[in-house]
Amino acid sequence: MTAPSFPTGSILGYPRIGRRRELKKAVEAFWAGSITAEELESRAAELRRVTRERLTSLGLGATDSSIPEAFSFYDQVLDAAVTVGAIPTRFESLVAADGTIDLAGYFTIARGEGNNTPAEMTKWFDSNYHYLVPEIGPETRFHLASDRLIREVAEATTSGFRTRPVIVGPVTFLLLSKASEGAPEGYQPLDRLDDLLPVYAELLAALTAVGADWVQLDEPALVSESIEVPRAEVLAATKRAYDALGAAPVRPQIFVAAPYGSLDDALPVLGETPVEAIGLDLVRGSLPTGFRTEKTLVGGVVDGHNIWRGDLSAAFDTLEALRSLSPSVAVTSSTSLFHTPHDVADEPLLDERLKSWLAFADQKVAQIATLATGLAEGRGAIQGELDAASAALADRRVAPGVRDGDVRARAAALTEADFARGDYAERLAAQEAALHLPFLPTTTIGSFPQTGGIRKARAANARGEISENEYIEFLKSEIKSVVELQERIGIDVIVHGEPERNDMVQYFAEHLDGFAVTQNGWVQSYGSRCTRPSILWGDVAREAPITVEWSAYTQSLTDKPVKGMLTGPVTILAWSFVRDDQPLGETANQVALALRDEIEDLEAAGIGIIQVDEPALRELLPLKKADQPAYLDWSVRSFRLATSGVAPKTQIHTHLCYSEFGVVIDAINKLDADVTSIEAARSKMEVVPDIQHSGFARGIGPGVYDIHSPRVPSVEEVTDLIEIALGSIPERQVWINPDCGLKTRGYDETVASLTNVVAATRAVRERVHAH
Ligand SMILES: Nc1nc2c(c(=O)[nH]1)N[C@@H](CNc1ccc(C(=O)N[C@@H](CCC(=O)N[C@@H](CCC(=O)N[C@@H](CCC(=O)O)C(=O)O)C(=O)O)C(=O)O)cc1)CN2
Ligand code: MET
Ligand SMILES: [Zn+2]
Repeated sequence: MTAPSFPTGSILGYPRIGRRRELKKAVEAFWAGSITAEELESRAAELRRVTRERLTSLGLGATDSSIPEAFSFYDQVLDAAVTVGAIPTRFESLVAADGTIDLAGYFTIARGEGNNTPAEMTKWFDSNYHYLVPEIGPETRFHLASDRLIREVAEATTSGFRTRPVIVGPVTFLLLSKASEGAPEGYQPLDRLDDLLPVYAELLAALTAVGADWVQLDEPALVSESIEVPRAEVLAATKRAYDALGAAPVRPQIFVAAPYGSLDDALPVLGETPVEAIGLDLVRGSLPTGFRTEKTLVGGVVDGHNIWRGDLSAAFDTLEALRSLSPSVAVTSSTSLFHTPHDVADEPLLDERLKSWLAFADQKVAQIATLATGLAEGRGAIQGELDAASAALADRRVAPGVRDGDVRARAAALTEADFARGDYAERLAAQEAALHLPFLPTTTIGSFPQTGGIRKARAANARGEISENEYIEFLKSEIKSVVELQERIGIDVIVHGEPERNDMVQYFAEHLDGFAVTQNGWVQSYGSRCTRPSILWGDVAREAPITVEWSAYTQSLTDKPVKGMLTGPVTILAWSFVRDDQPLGETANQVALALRDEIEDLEAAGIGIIQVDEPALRELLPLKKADQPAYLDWSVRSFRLATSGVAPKTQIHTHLCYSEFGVVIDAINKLDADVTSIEAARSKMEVVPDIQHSGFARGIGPGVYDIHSPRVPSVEEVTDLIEIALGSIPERQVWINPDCGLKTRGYDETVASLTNVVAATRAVRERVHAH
């Protein structure tokens, strides 16, 4: 019997959250104790059933392994960790006698419990998705500890499907892991590869037993040059891993997928292992040269990370060119489709013309089905679809708003002077004279808790149940109470709390030309948290001030300085779906000019401190080293363009979080902000030496407590972190703030935490002044 061939058309993965965020709602209901684990399981099973049926109706085969079995309750990396038994020792009590962990325990690793901190969360390659970092040490005892994936494949088989199980591959799994606490110096998780592989082999055998013909092992770490392990070791591990899995006695055929970029020198290495199919990201990467194989090459020509309908004809050309590398070619998405929303058809309010240019996950599946037909039957069989996509693309090029003469003229007239503020010493003196801040000024990052009440009011306003005026009055009362709270606690620089914002990017997109926003375009960001990335489709311009009235109102309530709050150009791009018809740097400058006008208006309205958040600066850093300098150049320039229009006495802040910043610290310095707040508490101030070594001469606020969990930091803890910062950074530069905004927190823990932060700050002030 010959082995079943790889499906001609397939996808690497599909949104897991559900088209109406069913999974989010079920998971949060389980956390709240309002549904049982059984109920959560049955809702998840229903979601998987609906997904399989949907994918079949969109043109994927029900029984040819083209449908990925890629569900997750929280995160695919956590799933892999739990599958191989890699539970951090501090969670050992959650593990049952038979080595398994139940759903509640699984969520506890993700979210923490009491003094047990959750697994660290970090960005998944260059996306806005966050995974949980596994902790692997010499003590980790790998064993097949979860049969969840096996049961999901069996569930599919039972209902008449033959799906393709997906799991993070062993090399990527270990490369994304960190050494567990107490691991010896020089130890790295990849050292444990040989102990891990038998567990993967056992899993492959079990998947075969429940009917899997193919398994997909995701190895995106192979495309990244931001991995600390030397490349030669990564390649050697790849060879060893896939030689070993290839030799497993009972296994499905192996498909290694490498999304987010080109495999480069890892491709010939995989080519020499026994795996049967290799997936190439041909959206980010280009066609490999000088490589030929008998294995199936699966061309990822449909962009899984963006929402454009794109050039289908060019995608088909690429697939045909791929045929010169292998006699067996198939088509897939460049990445899992979980970065895109479900369905354009769920957006009745979007402009019809714009919609004709878009493809969300379901439209992309249909495109892949089309391309698969083309591969099987020739271009002629799909010429109609190719022509329709080309016509939509041509229409997009000439549509009004895509190119705006005024916006382009303004960008063309920029000179170097528009990208630079004056001398820092002069700025500092002017700011000290204007602001009268105490030593170790305290502030927060901007948002205060987004309560159910705020969300309800916004939803009611959107449905027309409360008037615009009522909504504004409600928001003002929110702001008033947030200001009073900060004054009561004793915070020095006041924020308004951002109650008017559904999201720090979407809010600005709703107020700028060139953007569209969706109603149901939810994409998972981490766990149950989702965002609706905006669609940046045209030239960007600001019609009217956006935040000025809110900030001016806030300033009218207090004698303390109020900090205006904006989102920076890089972050607005990173968390939107951005036009792909011009360089990102050009688009960033358009956003920067709109923000520059907003900043000047804030200044004119008497706002003396303005924060421009750039939490995504590190996220967009290209995975390939050769692409990084150009990125760092345009990203820094766009921030400077936005912020260089103000007088020396106006203090510009920026804020960064959600990443390790060591590699971009020089770029952060070049932003030339007067004050930079940066996430630091979660890593116990690891970033502080980097800041010191980069010669940061301006204000710096390393976060003094982690806002990702409801845990209230003690005064002592915060005091210790402040002292660590003071040990490396000149004391006049130090600011005191949390790691990030408070929008996901509740009020009880927020008040308690900020009170302790102020108490710790006062204690340190006294200690320093006593000297
Ligand atoms: N875009 C973006 N990316 C980011 C971040 C960020 O803040 N924004 N932060 C970092 C971490 N990522 C995060 C991503 C999402 C959330 C988050 O809190 N998301 C919320 C949704 C936020 C939102 O859009 N809220 C809307 C819509 C809320 C909603 O669900 N409304 C209900 C109705 C309201 C009700 O009756 O309760 C509905 O539509 O059904 C609003 O407030 O208006 C969630 O998943 O719950 C937090 C952090 C990195 N990436
Ligand atoms: C993810 S960075 C968040 C910054 C924003 N100003 C806030 O406080 O929520
Ligand atoms: Zn932040």
